[in-house]
Amino acid sequence: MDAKKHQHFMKLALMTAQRSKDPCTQVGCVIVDEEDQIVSTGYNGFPIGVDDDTFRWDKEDPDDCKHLYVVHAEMNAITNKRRDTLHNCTLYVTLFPCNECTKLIIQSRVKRIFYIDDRDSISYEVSRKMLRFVGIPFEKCELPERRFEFDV
Ligand SMILES: O=c1ccn([C@H]2C[C@H](O)[C@@H](COP(=O)(O)O)O2)c(=O)[nH]1
Ligand SMILES: [Zn+2]
Repeated sequence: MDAKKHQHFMKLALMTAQRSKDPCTQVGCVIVDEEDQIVSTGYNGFPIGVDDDTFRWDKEDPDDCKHLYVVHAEMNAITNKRRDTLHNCTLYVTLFPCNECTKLIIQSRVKRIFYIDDRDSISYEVSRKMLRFVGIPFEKCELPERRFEFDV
């Protein structure tokens, strides 16, 4: 029963990811409270007013690439939250949180994390290390069907 619920919120995270303009990796995040109410959503995008014509999504030039400008999906979801605290909330994200997002997630008092994709770099290793240390469980969400098509 719970597996179905987690899949439902993860599908919403996948749908949210489709709003991202990142040509390489679209990430979506949905945060849900103890009563299964959605309290926030977010996707990776440039900050408000930082337009895509001036700031580019490519990553060829390390001194002027998207990574310097983009707000991560989790950061947007945490910033956009519709209540004072995320204490005891569950965070669904399509890509495992990087170390910067993980620090923010821990500070927000999120209770647990579900994700789909993962990466091997040091940033993600550090995330896992911090989450294990503070006791925030994280679990891969298995989706029986990864192909979803929505008009967003
Ligand atoms: O925790 C995370 C980590 C990454 N993202 C976003 C940031 C970027 O827009 C992409 C990653 O781009 P790559 O070209 O695949 O490195 O994912 C995020 O939202 N949350
Ligand atoms: Zn991040």
